[in-house]
Amino acid sequence: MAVVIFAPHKDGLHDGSIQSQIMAFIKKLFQDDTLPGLHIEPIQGAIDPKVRTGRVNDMYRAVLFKVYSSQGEPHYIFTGVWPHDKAIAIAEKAVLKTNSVNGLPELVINPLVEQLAPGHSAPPTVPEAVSEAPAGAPLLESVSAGISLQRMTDELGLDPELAERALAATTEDELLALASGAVEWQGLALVELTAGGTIEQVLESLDIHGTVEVAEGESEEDRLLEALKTRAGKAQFVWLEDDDELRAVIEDGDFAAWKVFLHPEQRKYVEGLYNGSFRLSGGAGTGKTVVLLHRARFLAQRDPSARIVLTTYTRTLADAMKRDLLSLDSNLTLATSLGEPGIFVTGVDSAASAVLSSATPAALDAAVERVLGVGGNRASKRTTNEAKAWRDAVESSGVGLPDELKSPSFLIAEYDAVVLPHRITTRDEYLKVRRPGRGVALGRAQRAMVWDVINAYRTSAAVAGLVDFGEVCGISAALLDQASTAGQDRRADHVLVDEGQDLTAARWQFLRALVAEGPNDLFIAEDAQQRIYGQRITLGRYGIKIVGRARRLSLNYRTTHQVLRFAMGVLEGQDFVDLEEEETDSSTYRSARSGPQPVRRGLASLTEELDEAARIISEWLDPDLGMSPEAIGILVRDQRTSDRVTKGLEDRGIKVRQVTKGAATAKDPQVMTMHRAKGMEFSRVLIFGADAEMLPASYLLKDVAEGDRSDVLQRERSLLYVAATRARDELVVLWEGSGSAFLAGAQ
Ligand SMILES: Nc1ncnc2c1ncn2[C@@H]1O[C@H](COP(=O)(O)OP(=O)(O)OP(=O)(O)O)[C@@H](O)[C@H]1O
Repeated sequence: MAVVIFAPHKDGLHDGSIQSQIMAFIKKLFQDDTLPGLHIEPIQGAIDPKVRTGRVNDMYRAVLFKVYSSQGEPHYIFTGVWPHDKAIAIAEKAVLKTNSVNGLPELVINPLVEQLAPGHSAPPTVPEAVSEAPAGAPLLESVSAGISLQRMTDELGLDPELAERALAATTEDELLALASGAVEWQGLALVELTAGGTIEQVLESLDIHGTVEVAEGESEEDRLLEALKTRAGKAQFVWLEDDDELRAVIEDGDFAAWKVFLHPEQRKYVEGLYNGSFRLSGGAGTGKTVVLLHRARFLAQRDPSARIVLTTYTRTLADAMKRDLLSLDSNLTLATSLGEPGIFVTGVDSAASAVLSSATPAALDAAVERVLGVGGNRASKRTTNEAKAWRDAVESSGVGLPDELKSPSFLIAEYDAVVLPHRITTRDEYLKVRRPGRGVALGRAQRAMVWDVINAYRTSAAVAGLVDFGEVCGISAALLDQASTAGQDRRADHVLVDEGQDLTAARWQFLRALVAEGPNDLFIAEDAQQRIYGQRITLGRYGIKIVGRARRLSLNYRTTHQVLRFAMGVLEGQDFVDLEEEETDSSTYRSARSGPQPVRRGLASLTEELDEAARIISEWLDPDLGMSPEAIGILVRDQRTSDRVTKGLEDRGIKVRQVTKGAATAKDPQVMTMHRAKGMEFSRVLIFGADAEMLPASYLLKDVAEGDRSDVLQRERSLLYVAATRARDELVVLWEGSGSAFLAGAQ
C-alpha cells in the first residue's frame, strides 16, 4: 500500500469534469502503486529525480513525487493535474526539498525566477498596485522592525532572490504578489512581515526551531517526510487518510481548504494542551471558528469518552457549527444531549435550558430560591419580551426613576451583569454590591429605587411562572454548583466557546459551572472588535482564570486586504478591550488575498439608492461571472430596512430572499440584518442604508444613560465592522443623504 500526501498547487486542479477520475486515480494509488493503469513514470532529465507523472485519463497527467521512508513504504506527494504536455513540462522543473536553514518542506512548481522574469505577468489575483509608500521608498524596512537581507535569509531561511525583491518592493500589493508566487511557507512569512511582523514573530508563528533532526539510520527522504509533518508542513501537505478527506480536497477545492490545511498557528491551538482555560482572540475571518471545530474533533479523537460542549451565542450559529463539524468529519460522534460522551453542539441558552429542565423539583426549587430569592418550579416558561417586562416593572413599582435609569437596556444590563451573577436576592445585598465595569454610577438612593424595580420585575415573573434567559443561565449555574457540592459530576469535560465577546455575565457563570476547573476546561474564541450585543465582561470575575494562556490569530483568511483595510478604517481611533481587560492589538492583522477596492456611494434619495443597489446586484448576477446568487449578501441595520430593500429590489425585477430565522435555503441573494449576519460570510456584500441616522441607530441613543453612551456607540461601530468583514471578495456600501460618521476613516 502506498501513502498519499496531498499538496495541491493552485493551478493544478480542475473543474468538475475530471474530478471523479482524479479521485479514482488517487484511490488506486492508495491500493497499489504498481497497477499498470496508473502509469507512474519517472521523467527523463527532470531536475528532481523523485518526480513522477501518472495517467488520469487520455489527456491529463498528475504530477507527483515518490519518496521512500527507510521503512520501505512508498509515499506519493500529489501536486495536481495538468494536460499531458504541460504536466511533463512542469514535472521536468518541479522540485520537492527541505529548506537548508530551517528544514521546512518546499514544493517548487513554477520556479520563482520564471514568475519574476521580464514579460511574465503577475499572479492573477493581484489588482493594479496601489502605492502606499512614497514613490520608490522600500516598504518592508519601514514596517518590520530590525529586518535585513541577512536576517531574512540566514535566520528565517527565505530564498535570497525573494528576500531581495521583497526588500526592494515599494507597495503592499507588490509584496503580496511576491508572497502569492512564493513557496507556501515563504509566502506566509512574507505576508506577516508585510503586516509589520518581526523576524522573531514569524519564527514563532511558523513554529520554526532550527532544522529537523534525522535519527541514526534515517535517510534524507525520511528527513523530508518528517518535515512534511511539522506544523508548517501541514499547512500545505496533508496525509490523506480516508475518503472524506479525499472528497473534500478534490470536490470542494478551495472552499474545503480549512478542513485540511491549517496555518501552523491554528494547528498549535487545535492541538495545544493547557493546564486550564485558554483564550484565543483574533480579528474577523482569522479562523477562530475553524480552530474550535478542529479542536473539538481533536479532543474527541484523543478521548472518545470525553464530554465536549461546543457552544456559541445563538442557536443559528450553533447549527452552522454543527453542519461544518459534520462536513469536517462525518465519522464524529455527536452527542444528542448534554452530559453524553462525544461533541454536543448547542447554543448557550439551550444548554442552560437543558440543565434546568432535567433538574429534580427539589433541586430546582432550591436553585431558583438561591438565585431569585423565591423558590418555585419555573422550568418551562420563558419571558419573551424582556424590554416590555422591564417597562411594566418600572410602571408598577411606582418609583420615580430618572429617565436614563428607566430604559430597559440599562435595567437589563444591570440585572444581567450585577444582580444575577452575584445571586442578589435582597435590597441590602444590592445596596452593598460592587458594580465594576458598569458605565453608569449609582448613588445609594438610586440603587434603592432600582432595586424596587427589580423586585417588581421578579414579583410579576413569579406570579406568571416565568424566567428570562439570563435567569435560566443563573439558575442552571446554581443547579450545577449544588450538584457538585453534593459530590456529583459537572456535565462536561471540555467546553469550547465561540463569539465569547457577546456573552453576558450570567452566561459565563453558567459555562464556568458546566465544567470543573482543570486541564483544557474552557477554550474561548473572541474578538472584542465584534462585540455587538452585551456589556464588556472580565472573565476573571466569573471564576475563569486565563493566567497567561491567551493568544491572538492575525492572518485573515476570509477577506481581501482591500476589504480588511476598509473595515479597519471603520474602527479607526477606537480602543477595544478584550475579556481580560487588555487592549486589543490589531497591528499585525493581515490578509494575503487581493481584490477590488470597496465602493462607497451616497445617493440623493431612497429611490436612487434602490436603483443603484439593483444595478450592482444585476451586474453581480450576470451569468458570465458564474457567481452563485446566494453568495451575495445584502446587509442592513434593521428589519424595516430589510423589508424595504427586499420590496424595492423585487419591484426592480431582482428576486431576493429575506433571512429572518435559521439558515437561508433558496438560491437567491440573501437580505438580512447586520446582527443576523454575524459569523456568516458572502462572496460579495452590499451594505444598504449606511445612513447617518441608521449607524448609529438614532432610536438607540434616545434614552440611553449618559454613562452607557460611549459603549452603545462602540457597539454600533462594531456592527458596521462585522457587516463589512462578511465580504470575501467585494464590498459596496450605499447610503441616502449623509453617510454614517463611522465611514469617515474607511477607504
Ligand atoms: N487554514 C485555513 N485555510 C483556508 N481557509 C481558512 C483557514 N482558516 C480559516 N479559513 C476560512 O476563513 C474564513 C473565516 O474563518 P472563520 O469563520 O473560522 O473565522 P472567524 O475568526 O471565526 O471569523 P469571524 O470572527 O468573522 O466569525 C472561512 O471561510 C474559513 O473557511
